[in-house]
Amino acid sequence: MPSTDPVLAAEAAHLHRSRAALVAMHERAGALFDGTVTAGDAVSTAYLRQALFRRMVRLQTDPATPPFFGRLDYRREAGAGRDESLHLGRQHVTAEAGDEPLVIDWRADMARPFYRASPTEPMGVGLRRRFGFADGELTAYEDEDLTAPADAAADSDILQAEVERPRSGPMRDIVATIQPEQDLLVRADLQTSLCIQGAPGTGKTAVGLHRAAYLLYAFAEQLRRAGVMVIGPNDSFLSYIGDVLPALGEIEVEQYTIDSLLERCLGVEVRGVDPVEVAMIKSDARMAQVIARAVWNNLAEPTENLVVPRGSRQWRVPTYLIAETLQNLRDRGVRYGAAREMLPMRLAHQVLLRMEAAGDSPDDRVQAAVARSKPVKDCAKKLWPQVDPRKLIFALLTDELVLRTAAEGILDEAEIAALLIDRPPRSVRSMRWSSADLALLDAAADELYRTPSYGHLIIDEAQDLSPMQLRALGRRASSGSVTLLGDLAQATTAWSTGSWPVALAHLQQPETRVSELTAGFRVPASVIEYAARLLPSIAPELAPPHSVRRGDGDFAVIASAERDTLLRGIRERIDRPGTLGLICADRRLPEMAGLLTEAAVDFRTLGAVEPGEGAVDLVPASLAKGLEFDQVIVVEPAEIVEAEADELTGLRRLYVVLTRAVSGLLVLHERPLPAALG
Ligand SMILES: Nc1ncnc2c1ncn2[C@@H]1O[C@H](COP(=O)(O)OP(=O)(O)OP(=O)(O)O)[C@@H](O)[C@H]1O
Repeated sequence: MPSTDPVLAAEAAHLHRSRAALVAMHERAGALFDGTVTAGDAVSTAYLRQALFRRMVRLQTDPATPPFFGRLDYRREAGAGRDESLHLGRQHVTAEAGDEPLVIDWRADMARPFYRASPTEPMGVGLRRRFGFADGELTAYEDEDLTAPADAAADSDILQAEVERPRSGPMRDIVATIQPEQDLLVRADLQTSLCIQGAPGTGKTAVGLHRAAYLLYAFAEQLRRAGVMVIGPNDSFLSYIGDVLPALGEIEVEQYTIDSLLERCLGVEVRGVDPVEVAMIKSDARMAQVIARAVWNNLAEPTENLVVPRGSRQWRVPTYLIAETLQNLRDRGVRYGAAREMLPMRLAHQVLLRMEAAGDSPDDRVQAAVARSKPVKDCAKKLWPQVDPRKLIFALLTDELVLRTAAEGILDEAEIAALLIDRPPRSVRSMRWSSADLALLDAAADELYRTPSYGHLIIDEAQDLSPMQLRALGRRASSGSVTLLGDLAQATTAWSTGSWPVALAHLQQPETRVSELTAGFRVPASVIEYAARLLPSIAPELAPPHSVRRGDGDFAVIASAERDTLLRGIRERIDRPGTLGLICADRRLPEMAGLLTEAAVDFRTLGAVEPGEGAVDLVPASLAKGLEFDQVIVVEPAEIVEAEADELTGLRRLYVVLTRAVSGLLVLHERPLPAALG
C-alpha cells in the first residue's frame, strides 16, 4: 500500500526510479558482454570483456538490498557551496550516461559527511536522513537536523535496529551504519598503514573489509595492478566473511589464510605438525638470519683463473678479479638468484676489459657471446650455485653440519638439536612440511628473488601470527601498506605477538600508529562483563569494551552439562530468531555430534569437509575465532581451557568462545569453572 506520509511516498518513488535505473544499467552491461564485443586484438578483447563482466557482476541487483540507505541534504546555511540532495548507496546509479546520479557510492567524497558530520562540524550538511527497510521496501526514515544540536544528539532507532538485528548466514556489510571512529579508519589514505587493537565485536573485521572496498574505489588506478589481499585465521572464517566484499561490488580481492597463501606461492602442502617447542624456534625472527646465511654460504671462493679461448687467443681473468666481481655483486644488495643471473655478464665484462687492454675493440655482442661461453658458464655455476628453497630448508633441518654452519652464534645448542629432525625423510620429496616450515621456505625464496608486493594487505586476527609469518606478509607489502587487525587478549598461538609495535617491526612497518576500538557491537553487556572477568589474567593492560546494544542480553550459567540440560538449552533456543552456536572443546566434538544425532537435532559441524546445513552450528573451540551467533551455548569451560598447551592460552581461548554471542549466552558446566571467571 502506498504510504500516506508524503516524505516516505516521495522517497519510495525515488527508490523505485533508482531500482529501475539499476536494472537498466545491468541490462546495458549485459548486452555489451553478450559475446559480440571485440576490441583491436585478442588480448584487448579479453581485457575489455573481463572489465565488462566485472561491471555486470557489480551491477547485479539483489532485490533484498535497496539501492540506497541514506540521504544528505547539503545546505548553504550549513556551509555548503550550493543546496543539493544526494542519496547514498552501495554503488553509483544513473538513469542515462551523463545524467545527474540518482544514487552516489558511499565511498565518494561527497558521502563522507553521512558518517562524520556532527552539529559541531556539519560539513556543509543541513539534514542527514537514514532509511529503514523491510524486505527491500522502504518502511521508515529518520532525520537529523545538523543545524539543531539537540536533535542530532538523539539515538538512532534505525542504527540500533541494525546493530541488534538477528544474525543469519554469513557476515553482512555495515555501509549504512559505519560509526565515525570506524569511518576514520576505513577512509585513511592508501599510504597510511593502520594497526587496530579492539576487543571482541568492536568491528575490526568489518572495518578491515570496508577499508578494502574503500581503497579499491578511491585508489583504483594504483591498486588495479598491485591488488588487495585479505588474510584471515581459518577457512571457516573466510567463508563467513566471503560475501561482504562482493556485496560491496568488489570481487577481485584475494582472501587467504597465511597457510593457504604460502602453500599457493610455494607450491607445497602442509602435511606435518611440529611439536610446540620446535614450532617456536622455527617461528623466531632469528631464523631469517640463519636462512640468509644458509643461502649465501653457497657461494664458493674462486681458486683458479678463468680462461676463455676465443679464436687463436686465450683470455685469462685472475682469481682476485673474480673474487672482486663476486663481492661487487654482493655489495649491490641484489637477491641471490637475481645476482646469479647477472654473474656471467659480469665475468664476461672482465674478459672484455682484457681484450680492450690488448688493443681489441669488442662490442656488446662479443660480451654476450663470452657470457654464454662454456668456461664462463661453468665458472659462474661453480662459484654461485643454484639454490632451491625446499632443498635448502630440508638440508637445514636434516644435515647437522649445514645447520651448525648457518646457525652459529645465532641459535644455541639446544635449539640446533631441537630443529634437527630425528629420523629424516629420505628425500626432500617425502618431507612433510609443517605450517612453520612454510614461513622458512618463504624466507628462503625471498632471499633468492624479491617477493612481489601487493598494494594493500588486510591482516585479520593478526595477534596469532608468528614473527616469521609476519615477515612473510611484510614482504608482500614491501611497496604497499597494511591494515593490521587484532586483539592481544584473543592470542591463542604459542608464537603469538605480545605487543603491536613488535609485530609491526616484523612486518617492516614500524612507523604505523596503533588505534583502539572500544565500542562493542556484538556482545551484550551482561555477557561482556562476564567474559571480561578473564581480562586481568589474560591481558591486564587492555580495557573491556562497552556494549552499544540496548538489551542487556540473555545470560545464564548452569552447573550441569548433562544430556538433558543441554538438549533443553538447545530446544529453548532453536526457534528464536537468528543463529545458534554450540561451542565445546575440540576433543568433545564427536561426543556432541553423536548426542545431537541421537536426539534428532538438525546440525552442521564447522570445519568438517562437508559441513552441510543445519539449525545448530556445532563449533570446535579452536574454530570459534572471528565468528558470531545469536545464541551461544558453551559446554564445559574447564575443558576448553585445559585443551591448550598452557593456562594463559586456555583462558584466552575461553575468552574468544564466551564473546561470540550476539543476544544470549548459556554456559553449562559439570566441573568447577576456571578460577579466573570468579
Ligand atoms: N557500525 C556498525 N554498525 C552495525 N553493526 C556493526 C558495526 N560495526 C560492527 N558491527 C557488527 O558487529 C559485529 C562484530 O563485528 P566484527 O566481527 O567486525 O568485530 P571484531 O572486532 O572483528 O570481533 P572479534 O575480535 O570477536 O573477531 C558484526 O556483526 C558487525 O557486522
